[in-house]
This record gives sequence, C-alpha cells and structure tokens, in this order.
Amino acid sequence: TTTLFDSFDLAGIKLANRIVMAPLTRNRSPHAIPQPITADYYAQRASAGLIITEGTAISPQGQGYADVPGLYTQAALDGWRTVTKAVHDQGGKIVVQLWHVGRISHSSLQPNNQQPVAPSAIPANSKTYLTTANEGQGGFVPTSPPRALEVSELPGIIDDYRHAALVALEVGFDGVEIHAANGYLLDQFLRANTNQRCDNYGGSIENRARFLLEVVQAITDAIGAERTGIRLSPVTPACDMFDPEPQPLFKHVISSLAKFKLSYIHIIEGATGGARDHQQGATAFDYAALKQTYRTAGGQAAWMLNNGYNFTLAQQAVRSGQADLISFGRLFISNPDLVERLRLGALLTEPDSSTFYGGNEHGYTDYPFLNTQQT
Ligand SMILES: C=C(C(=O)O)c1ccccc1
Repeated sequence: TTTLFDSFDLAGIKLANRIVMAPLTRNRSPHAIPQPITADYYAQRASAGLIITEGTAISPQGQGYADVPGLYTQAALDGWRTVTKAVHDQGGKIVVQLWHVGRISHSSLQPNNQQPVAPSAIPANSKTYLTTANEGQGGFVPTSPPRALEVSELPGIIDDYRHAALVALEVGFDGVEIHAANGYLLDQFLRANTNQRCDNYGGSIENRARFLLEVVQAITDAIGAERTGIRLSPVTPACDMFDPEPQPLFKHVISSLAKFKLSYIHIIEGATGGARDHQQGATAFDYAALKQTYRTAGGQAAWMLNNGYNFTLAQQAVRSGQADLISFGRLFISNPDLVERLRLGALLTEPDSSTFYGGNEHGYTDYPFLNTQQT
C-alpha cells in the first residue's frame, strides 16, 4: 500500500515523497526581497517531497503584509534565483505561491497610499502585519477599507499573474501555485460575502468563478497547466470570509478546473490553522464529494490535502487514496527534517508562534535537526 514515503510523479516532476511543505508567511523579506537567510531556510527543508513557498506578491497592489516577498522587482528575482538554486542543490523541488491579497492590505503598503482593491467595497473585519520604522519589529493592524475594481482593471491583474508565472520559471521554480484560498483576492471573488458585484463577475456562481478561471487560463497558457497548481479553502473563515452555500460553489469551481490539466489541487479542510470540521452553511462540507466531482469531470491533477494533519491522519489519507499528497505547515516551521522525523517516529519540535511573523534567524533557521551534522 502507498505510504507518505513513496515517491510521486507530479506531472513530470519526481517527488521523493508525498510530504509537502505548505505555504507559510514569515514576513522576513524587507522591501519584498527574499534575503540570503531565506535560501538557507528553504534549503534546510529541501527533503520535503515538494516545497510551496510563502505567499509571494504578483505586484505592489497585490502586497498586503509588510516584508512578504514579491516577484515584481529585479532584486526579488535575484533573491529567488538564490533560493531555487539552494533547494535544487539539496535535491529538493520548489514551487512559488502567486498571491494577490485584494482587500487584505493597508494603504501604507499600497502604491501612492491608495485604497486596497477588491471585487466590492466591503471592508474586512481582519488585520494585516506592518513593521515599525526600525524594520522587523512588527504588529497587526486593521486592514484598510477597499475600493471595488472596475472591470477594465481586471485584464491588468490577469497580466500581473501571467508575468509572475513566467518569471517564476525563469528564476528556477519548478512551477507555481495559484493562491485562491484564505480570503485573498481570488477567494474574495468566489464567495458571496465579499463579492456583491452586479456585472458578469458577480451574482451567480458562474459569474463569481469567472475571474479565477480567467487567471487560471492565462497562467496555464503562459507556462503550461502541468506547472500550475491551485489552492482552495471551501469553508475557511480566515480573513473574514463566508459563503452560505460552499458545496455548490466549489462543485462548480472544481468541475471547471477539471478541463485544465493542472499539476495539483490543494484543498484546506476546515478553518485554516483551526478546526478541521469547521462548517459554513447548513451542512458539513463534503470533501470526498468534491474530489469525486473533479475526477468524474475528467480532472487528473494530484490531490493535496492540508490542515492540522498529524502522521497517523496523513498516512491514513494517503493509504485510503483520499489524497496523493499531504501538506504540513507549522510542523515544517520547527522541524526542518520533518520527513526524517516522521520516518523514524522521532519526537517533533513544537513551533514557537511568537517568532512566526517577522524577526530574524531565531524561530526561522535555528530550529535543530535530529542529527546535528545537517545544521
Ligand atoms: C498567506 C497567508 C494565508 O494564506 O493565510 C497568511 C498571511 C499572513 C499570515 C498567515 C497566513
């Protein structure tokens, strides 16, 4: 039977195992430029079957938190080249998560201190991370109220996604993950509480999924569907998100995605970083039905599940065929050699949440390995 430690062919990319490092925002890229220490951080974790980078902004407008990296300056691209080389030198595989935050931003982070943009002018009851003058000391502040995007602005944002995907491959990434989860721009278009547009990008489920599918079309046209994954979070409340009928919404989304020969579908089960059985709407979300719908519609992408998995749950999910791949977030923060530890059944280091966001090497690259020679 299949286990987490079996190799996996991800649309032509050979993964050494089924254990994926989930995207994790760490707020350690001043001026959106990944630093040399970031290359060390990802290289330390290169034994993962696949690394998905932290959310990476496709444009200045897509930047929503201080010190998150981008793909829109030459300095950032040079920084990412160092990262991908360091990971590949360790035999690892790494894709970059393409991120536009939409309304989850602050005017001080926006070009010309503008309002953040969103499908509708509905403020989020949410916070974002800013740093004080002396870089690195940061805190969370309320997000700024957004303005509604004009239809005429959408092609420009699609272009930003296309361009980011192209430069991602140029700087050595093995592919991209479209961030369509956790209440950011693409999820804001999908779900009813944030999208109250009256044009053909709002209202019906088809209309609310339109922008996401146009982005997927543009990226897969640019770099190939086999280099393109996507992340969805059907019922997460993260960033103040809610839709009263997630099952029909995501049934339509996943059926529509089936025609693209994507690399993988990454599903967050429940509340991101919280209860796996979190429910929105009248009935519990049926993840198995979602996968079945996708396969019945002809979807062949790998199926990746996330959120609060431990070793036993993960083995069960892979053995049963419920998932091809399992992504782990917090456990990879504090266990660079998570794969080895899971293989040996070794003790896992608990992550220290006080150093998740912002700061220096402490809580970033100074977590211990089991056998010290790898430090
Ligand atoms: C990109 C994030 C996500 O997808 O939730 C994120 C951003 C800031 C803090 C934690 C997570």
